This record gives sequence, C-alpha cells and structure tokens, in this order.
Amino acid sequence: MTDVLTVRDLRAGYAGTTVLDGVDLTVPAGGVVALLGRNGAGKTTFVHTVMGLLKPYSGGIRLGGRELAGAPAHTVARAGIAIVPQGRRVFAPLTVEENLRLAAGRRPLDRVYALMPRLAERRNHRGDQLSGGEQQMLAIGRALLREPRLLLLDEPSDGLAPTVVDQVAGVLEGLRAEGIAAVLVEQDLHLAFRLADEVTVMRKGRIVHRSPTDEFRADRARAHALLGVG
Ligand SMILES: Nc1ncnc2c1ncn2[C@@H]1O[C@H](COP(=O)(O)OP(=O)(O)OP(=O)(O)O)[C@@H](O)[C@H]1O
Repeated sequence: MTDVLTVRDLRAGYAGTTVLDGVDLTVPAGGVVALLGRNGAGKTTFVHTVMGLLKPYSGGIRLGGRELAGAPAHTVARAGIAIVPQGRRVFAPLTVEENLRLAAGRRPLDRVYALMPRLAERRNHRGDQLSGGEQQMLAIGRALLREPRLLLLDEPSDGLAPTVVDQVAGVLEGLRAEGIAAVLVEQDLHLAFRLADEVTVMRKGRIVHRSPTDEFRADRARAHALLGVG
C-alpha cells in the first residue's frame, strides 16, 4: 500500500531546543496510526510541525508525492492535511454554524451535519454553550470541511466522559470507513486500540516502537514498559 504521509528524520523544537530528535513515521493511505507516549514526549510538537505551525530544523514531511517540510500551515492545509487540535479551540462567542462557516468557505455544511446530527440540532448555539463532546465534534467538523486526505487528531478524548468518548469514536470510525487517513495522538488506550491499525510510541522525541494494534494490545508487559501503564 502506498503511504499518504512520510516523515523522515524530523527535527524540531522551540528557540533552539530540540524536542523532535529525528522522527520517522509513515501513515498508509486510509490508515490510522496511533501516536502514544508519556506527557512531554513530543506528540503535540510533532503534530504542530507536520501541520506547518512550527517550522522544523530539518527533515522531510511528504504528503503523497509533495514535500511540505517548512511550508506554512495554510499551504499544508491546502495540500490536504487538517488538524483537530488539543483543547478543541472552538470560537466561544460564535455559533456552531458560524464556526463551521469560517472553515467551509463556500462548501456546504450538509455532510458535517449528516455525520454529526447533534451539531445540526445545536447549530444556533454558541461555542461556549456546548458540552465538551459537542465542542469536540465541532472541531472535527471544522477539520473535515477542508476535505483532508490526512487528519491530525490531538487527544480527541481529552476531558470527555467515557460515554461521550464513545460517541466521538463512532464519528471517527465513520471517517476511517470513508478512507480518511489519520495520526491519532491519544492517552486513552481503548480509543487508540479501537481506531488505529498501527501503534507507534514516542519517547524523548523519537519513535521507539511500532507494531500492528492487535500485536501491541496482546503484549501487556511490553505496553506497560513502553507507556508505564497496564
Ligand atoms: N510552545 C512551547 N515552547 C517551549 N517549549 C514547549 C512548547 N510546547 C511544548 N514545549 C516543550 O516541548 C516538550 C514536548 O511537549 P509536547 O507538548 O510536544 O509533548 P506531548 O507528548 O504532546 O505531551 P502532552 O501529552 O503533555 O501534550 C516538553 O518539554 C514541553 O515543555
């Protein structure tokens, strides 16, 4: 299978410090790759660097055949990558519909409303009147309106109750079925295992493990050693 994303020896950080210390990671077309790792491992920095929000020191970021390393975020977005950021970042004073319109340009909102009927019901509610799960769905909807080939999901379960995580997971499964590839940064292993085909683990800015999800979840001792959880 061809890879939609190919990251090679990526180095990046803040003000001269090194956070990403030579990351190699590929995402197959239509595949979902979970990116796990302890707090501070560099997962968010990785996602921001791929999105063009942080300029890498060196290394390659290819989407399909196109080199994007160093390109600004709007170029990366146009090339087909969309981010669902940690903390969701919905515009609090704007309604659901206004939040979506900002991302949509002239594109219709029907597909997003069909995928997430709850957003259609809440279309006239302001961002700050939404529950955490609704805000997460709005963040996902906003990313989808860019019609991405690759989604970067930064901890979509963060701060959500288990039943709400389940609803968000259902939405993400629908996207996977449509063939949208994703990098899924997650602390919630159940969600990562449910959605991902492959698991990668980052430690100190490097990928230290990669395996098919089934293999990873079957070996609890290794998962424990890699993540410090059971
Ligand atoms: N804007 C920033 N300026 C300076 N240093 C930063 C900045 N953002 C993150 N860092 C540092 O980079 C390192 C990696 O952080 P990052 O947020 O990428 O890790 P993470 O794996 O996503 O962790 P978490 O699960 O806590 O979000 C940490 O040492 C952090 O303090």
